[in-house]
Amino acid sequence: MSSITEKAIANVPAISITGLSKSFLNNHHYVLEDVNLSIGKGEFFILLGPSGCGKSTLLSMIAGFIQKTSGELIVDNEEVSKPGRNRGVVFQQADAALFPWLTVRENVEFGLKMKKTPKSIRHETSAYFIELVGLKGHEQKFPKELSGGMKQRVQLARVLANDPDILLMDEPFGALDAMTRRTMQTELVRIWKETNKTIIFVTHDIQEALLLGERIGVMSIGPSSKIETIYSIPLPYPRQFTNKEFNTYYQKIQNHFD
Ligand SMILES: Nc1ncnc2c1ncn2[C@@H]1O[C@H](COP(=O)(O)OP(=O)(O)OP(=O)(O)O)[C@@H](O)[C@H]1O
Repeated sequence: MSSITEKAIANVPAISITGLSKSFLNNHHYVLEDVNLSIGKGEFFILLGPSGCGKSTLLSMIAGFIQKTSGELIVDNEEVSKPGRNRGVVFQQADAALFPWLTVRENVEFGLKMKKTPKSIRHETSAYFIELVGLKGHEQKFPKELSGGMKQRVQLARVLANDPDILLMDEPFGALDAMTRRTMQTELVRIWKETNKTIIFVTHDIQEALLLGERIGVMSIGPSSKIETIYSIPLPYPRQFTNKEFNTYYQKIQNHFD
């Protein structure tokens, strides 16, 4: 077991979900029914499942964007009822998340400015996170001057600058080309190790799940989806998809969807 997993298990859970269900208004069926999950502080957890099974719905409930129908959803010992500073969300479409009229630095500093953080601290913080995500030298550029991968880095730096304990990532690399996606996956593992954040990462890509996650929660096909099986992945980072054990896990997880 990796030291990171040991740390996650030893600690109080960052997120505790018990018997959580969701049905949307005017809908007769449940999208999610009886979801149970506990995520440790500092853990990298993957929510994996086919399109439409309710991954984004579950992530949005943890973010506090949408309300549960029943059950318990606790983050940092408090029932979630609205968004909070302890949770930062990274969306799939960076274009929709970034402000096109602000530079990279201004985008990264946006949350700090809203909190009325003094200018010198804002600059220091944005410089740190811009460097962490590998965008040093691009501070004065506008989103339209950046590639898709660079925009996702800005989005990540902006969320990290607000210093949430938990990063909620909804298929953040889904719109990127294969090579950029691979680079971003490697970078995310590095950033996670440097920042010790708790990460919940949504994907429908088994390979991506295995490259990133300490644990992978496989969701059943909806409606009434739940977390069917949780796999602990004790493989060291950086992970190689040519590795034999990696492929054994791949097959096991693939069997859920055959
Ligand atoms: N606001 C809403 N009102 C009604 N139904 C909704 C709403 N949001 C989501 N749903 C339904 O909930 C189900 C789960 O959707 P969700 O987006 O959570 O799935 P997903 O697993 O994230 O899918 P994908 O991988 O395609 O993004 C779908 O059947 C969807 O139509």
